[in-house]
Order: sequence, then C-alpha cells, then structure tokens
Amino acid sequence: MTRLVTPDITEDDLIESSLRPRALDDYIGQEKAKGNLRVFIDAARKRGEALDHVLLYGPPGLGKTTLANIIACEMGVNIKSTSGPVIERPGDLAAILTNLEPHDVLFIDEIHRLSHVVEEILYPAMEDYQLDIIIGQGPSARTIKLDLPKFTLVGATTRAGLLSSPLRDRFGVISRLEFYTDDELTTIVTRSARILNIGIEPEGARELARRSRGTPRIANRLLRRVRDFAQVRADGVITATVVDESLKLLEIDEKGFDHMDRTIMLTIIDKFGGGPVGLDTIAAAIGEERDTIEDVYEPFLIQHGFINRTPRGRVATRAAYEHFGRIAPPSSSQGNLF
Ligand SMILES: Nc1ncnc2c1ncn2[C@@H]1O[C@H](COP(=O)(O)OP(=O)(O)OP(=O)(O)O)[C@@H](O)[C@H]1O
Ligand SMILES: [Mg+2]
Repeated sequence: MTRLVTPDITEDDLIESSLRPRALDDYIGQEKAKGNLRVFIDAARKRGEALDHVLLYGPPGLGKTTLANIIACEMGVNIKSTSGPVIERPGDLAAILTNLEPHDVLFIDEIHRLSHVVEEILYPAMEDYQLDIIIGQGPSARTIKLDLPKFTLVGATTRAGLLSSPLRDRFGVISRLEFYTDDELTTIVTRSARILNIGIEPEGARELARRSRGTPRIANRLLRRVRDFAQVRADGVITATVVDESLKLLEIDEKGFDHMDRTIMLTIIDKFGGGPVGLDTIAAAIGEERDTIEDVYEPFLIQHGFINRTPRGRVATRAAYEHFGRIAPPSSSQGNLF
C-alpha cells in the first residue's frame, strides 16, 4: 500500500501539475532561496548571460522540481528535464548537452545518482562549456573537444551530502529548501483549493496545513482526500472538523504522523529503550529500507525534535515519549535536555 503521507510522488499527484506555481512570486515560502535566486536571475538577465548553475537540495515534496521550472520561466528559456539514474552512459548526457539552446536550463533530478563516468563528462561541461569526447579505441583513440552552448544546470537532490565534492563545487548557487511553516502551508492549501474549486474554511485550511508535515505535496494530497470526505459527509465544504474526522479515518494523527512514523518512534522507544540505536537496526526491525527512512521519514521527525541523530544512533526525544503519552526515562540522554 502506498503511504498517504509519503512525500514521494504518487499517481494521484499527477494532477498536481495544475497546482504548480509558474512564477517566482507565486512560489510561497522559501524566502531565502527565493531571495537569492531573484538576485542572480536579475543579474544574469541584465548581463544577457546564462544563469550560474544551481543546486537545490532538501527532502522530497518541498518544491525542487517546481523551482527548477520557475527558474527557466523567469529566465525566459527552455527547460530540459532528466534524472540521474536515467542517464546511463556518457553518450546519453552528450546527446542532451549538444541539443541545448544557449541559456537553456538542464534540470537533473536525483543528481546524486549520476554514475561516475557520466559525472566526469559534466565537469568540463559545467566549467568551460566543453565536451570531451573520446573517439575510437585503443592506441588510435583520441579526444576531441566540442563547444557547448552556455547553459544552466539545475540539479536537485534530497541529500547534498551524497554529492561528490568536485560536482558540488561546480555549482555557483546552492540553495537548501526548508520545511514550510503552518502559515505558508495554509496559504498553499488555500491557493490549491481555489484552483481545484474546492470549498474550504480558513480553519479547515489551517488544520490541514498543520497535519501536512511541512510539505506542500502532502498538503495538496490531503486536500484532495479530505475533499472526497467533505463531499460525502459535509455538503462539500472542508471545515476543521471535517479535516479532523477524515484524517482520523486515514490514521493520520494530530501531528500529521502516520502509521510508519509512529512505528519508527515506538520501535526506538519500546524495542531499544529509547536509543541510541543504529539506522540499520531500525530498518531491519520495521522492514523498511534504510535510505527511505533517512530520506523520507526521518528529516521531519528530526527537524521537529522527535528523534535526535547522535554518533551512536537515533534517540527518541522527550517530545516523542510525550506524543505517545509515555514518560521519558530520567537518566537518558534523550536530547532536548541540554
Ligand atoms: N513554494 C510552493 N508554493 C506552492 N506550491 C508548492 C510549492 N512548492 C511545492 N509546491 C507544490 O508541491 C508539489 C510538489 O513539489 P515538487 O514536485 O516541486 O517537489 P520536489 O521537491 O521536486 O519533490 P521530489 O524531491 O519528490 O522531486 C508541487 O506540485 C506544487 O504543487
Ligand atoms: Mg521533484
């Protein structure tokens, strides 16, 4: 079963494209990233140059793809989108690069998953707008250099730490996307409801925002689910009560945690005495991939102080104990204490 609050893209998110803001001014929140980009975009446009390469990183569903598209739109250029795992051979990347128009945006999602050989093609391309191609094999092999149009690489990744440093160093702009505040998500929910023609009361929007784990993709998805519920039970208008009742049925609690979040926290608390416990051990105990826990579930729990990351493993904090109505062991180094 796919998880309702997964920040990853699911099938019913495909209608999401209608909800994607197209201009920087419609992109809610992320003031720091937006502020920086606005300056760089204006400067590049004034000079009639391509925008410097941009790296966007942050947990899934926070708007990296959306922002990449907005960058192209604001620069008034085309965007070509691909992703790390799709570019298998150097030739694949060469073909993409040689087909770019001057100043175009090349968006590479999951850029941390590029293979080494492909990555090495990218270095001179990013730095000198040149492509080194090897022709022939063995002793007669030779390298030829091809000039590329000046382009902007926009890379997205959930974890900048997985990027090799030579690659990371070649980005002129590096922006981290943050979880959204409840206010920002309320604005996003209200905007989406207007676009999708869904009736929602301000308190309904706020309640939905509060339960969306700081993530617009989740907020938009919950909005559609709650709409179904409102149509059947409440004359189609989403109120705070409708949100509360429908999310209860969907087993999403008042903090926006679902079954998996609760399982992770309760596993640390009950099976491992509150931690510290290694991520691999947690993964084995709950039957979930380590990377999925690290990329998808854990960032929000850590950011909101329910789990701490320590050198010896994950620790459940006092807030986690309290969330489940438990009492944190007094002797523990449960974080939040210092
Ligand atoms: N700042 C924002 N304002 C309004 N809506 C937003 C914003 N950011 C994201 N969204 C909405 O959230 C959805 C998910 O965003 P997006 O696909 O850009 O996330 P992502 O960071 O690329 O995720 P992934 O890491 O899974 O690729 C978008 O379709 C858009 O509707
Ligand atoms: Mg994306």
